[in-house]
Amino acid sequence: MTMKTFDELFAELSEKARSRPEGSGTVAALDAGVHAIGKKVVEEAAEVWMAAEYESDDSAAEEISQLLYHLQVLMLARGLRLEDVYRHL
Ligand SMILES: N=c1c2ncn([C@@H]3O[C@H](COP(=O)(O)OP(=O)(O)OP(=O)(O)O)[C@@H](O)[C@H]3O)c2ncn1[C@@H]1O[C@H](COP(=O)(O)O)[C@@H](O)[C@H]1O
Repeated sequence: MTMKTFDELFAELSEKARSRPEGSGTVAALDAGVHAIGKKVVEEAAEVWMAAEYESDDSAAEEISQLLYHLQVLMLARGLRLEDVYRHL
């Protein structure tokens, strides 16, 4: 199974934002803008909550991965870098 880390995903999405490949959902989300991405973050956060409370470990983990993805897209839409967030951790 191929796996990627948070930082590796961010690097991949940054490259997609730069090169804008055809058919990229990330590029479409970035074009939709911060308002639309923000709504997606809230929706995914709710799904994380419900999965954590009522679903399997694997379902909860999957929903969490989707939330992390949408948070990264929001960071890119705002021009934030990983360090901008990490310095608050
Ligand atoms: N990790 C993700 C990822 N997680 C979640 N998502 C998106 O989030 C959606 C999940 O939302 P839901 O489960 O709520 O499903 P949904 O509501 O039916 O989805 P939509 O109707 O909103 O499309 C998926 O449809 C994807 O569009 C992701 N999209 C992309 N990635 C990774 O990002 C990279 C770049 O992807 P592209 O930009 O599409 O090339 C690739 O490595 C992908 O694996």
